[in-house]
Amino acid sequence: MTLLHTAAALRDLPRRSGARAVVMTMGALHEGHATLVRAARRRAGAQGQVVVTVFVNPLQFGAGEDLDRYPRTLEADVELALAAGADAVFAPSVDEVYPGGEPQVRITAGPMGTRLEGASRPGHFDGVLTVVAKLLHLTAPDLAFFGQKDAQQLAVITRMAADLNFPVEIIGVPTVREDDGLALSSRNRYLSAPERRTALTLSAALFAARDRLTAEEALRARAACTAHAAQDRSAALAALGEDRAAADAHAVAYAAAVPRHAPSVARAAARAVLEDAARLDPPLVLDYLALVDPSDFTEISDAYVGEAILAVAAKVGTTRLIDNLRLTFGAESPASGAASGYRDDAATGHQEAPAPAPAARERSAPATAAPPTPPPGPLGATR
Ligand SMILES: Nc1ncnc2c1ncn2[C@@H]1O[C@H](COP(=O)(O)OP(=O)(O)OP(=O)(O)O)[C@@H](O)[C@H]1O
Ligand SMILES: CC(C)(CO)[C@@H](O)C(=O)[O-]
Ligand code: BAL
Repeated sequence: MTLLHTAAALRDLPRRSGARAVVMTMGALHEGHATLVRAARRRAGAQGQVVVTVFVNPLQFGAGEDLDRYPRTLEADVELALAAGADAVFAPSVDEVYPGGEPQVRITAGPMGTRLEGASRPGHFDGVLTVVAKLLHLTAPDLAFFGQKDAQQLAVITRMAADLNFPVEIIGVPTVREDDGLALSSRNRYLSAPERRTALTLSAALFAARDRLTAEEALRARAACTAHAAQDRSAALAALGEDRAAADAHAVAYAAAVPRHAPSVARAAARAVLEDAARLDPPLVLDYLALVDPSDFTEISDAYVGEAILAVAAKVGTTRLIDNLRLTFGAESPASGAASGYRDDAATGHQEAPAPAPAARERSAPATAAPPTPPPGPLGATR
C-alpha cells in the first residue's frame, strides 16, 4: 500500500496492466467507503489498480458549514482503504490541490446543481465538480466510483463526465445503511445518542413512503384484476368468499373514484413521519423533502411514470444529514426496492452486484444519475 501526498508522486505511481479505479472521499472512512473500494477492486481486478483519494475540499463548503470540524483520521483511513483492497491512497494538502490559491476558473454544475442540495448549499456542486475534475486529471482513472447516498452529486458528476468528455466510466454504488436504516455518513460521528435516534427518522420517512406506495400500487393492481374477472362475477364471488369480494369492491371503487396520485401519496407518507420528527427531543429540522426526476432533479407530478428519487435533507442539532431512496411509479411496475433489486448507475449501464457487508444494504434501489437529457439552447433541441 502506497501513501502519496503530492501530484508528482501520483504521476510517478506506475500503472498496472489492468484498469485503474478511483474512489474519491473526504476521509473519516466508514463501511460505505469500504463498499466503494471493494466494488472498485472487483471491477479493476487483480491486474488493476485502486486509488483512494482523501481530501476535505474547502471549495465545496459554504461559510458557516463544518469545514473546520470535519473529522480528519488519515491513519485509520489508510488502514481501512488497505483492508478493503486499495493499492494507494492519495491524501494531498490544500496547497497541493490549489497551488494558485482559490481557482479562478471553475466547473459549474448547471441548473441541476442549483436544485435541492444546490439550493441549500449555493456553490456546493461547483466546488465538488471543480475538485472532482482536478482529481480525475491527477489520478487519470478508467473507472470512478461514487455513492448513491449522494444522489445529486452522482448525477452532476455523471453529467459533467458526459458533457465534457471525461474519458472515465462513472459508477454508482448503492447506499450502505446501518441495520436500523440510518445511511452511513462521516457526519454521523457528530451525533449524540438522542440525536442519532432523531436522525433515524430520515430513513424511516423514506421507507414509509415506499411502503405506502407499495400498498397503493397493490390496491390498484387488485382493482385491475377484479375488473377483469367481473365478467364471471358469481364464480369469482364463490371462489373468493365474501370478505375478499368486499375488499375487491372497495379497491375497484377506490381506483375508479381517486385518480392516480401515487407520488402525492408517497410524499405525504414521508412528510407525516418528518412532521412527527419535528416534535422529538432533539427535533428534526427539515431542510427539504423532494420527489424528483433523476434526469434533472425537478419535482415530479402525479402523472409521472418511471423511477424517481425521494430525497430528504435535515438538521439534527448542528449536524446536517441527507438521504434518498429510488421509487418506481407506474401501472406495470411494483413500487420499488425489494421487487426491482439494487440498481446502479443508469448512465453507465453498469450493474453492481450487491455485495455482502456488515451493515445492512439499501432496501430499495436509491438514486442514480440518469442519462443526460438534451438541454434547450443554442445547440438546438436535437442535441
Ligand atoms: N452510506 C454510504 N453508502 C454508499 N456510499 C457512500 C455512503 N456514504 C458515503 N458514500 C460515498 O463515499 C464517497 C465519499 O463520500 P464522503 O467522504 O463525503 O463521505 P460521507 O459519509 O458522505 O460524508 P459526509 O457525512 O460528509 O456526507 C461519496 O461518493 C459518497 O457518496
Ligand atoms: C466527491 C467528493 C470527494 C469531492 O470532494 C466529496 O464531495 C465526497 O466525498 O462526496
Ligand atoms: N458527501 C458530500 C460531501 C459534502 O457534504 O460536502
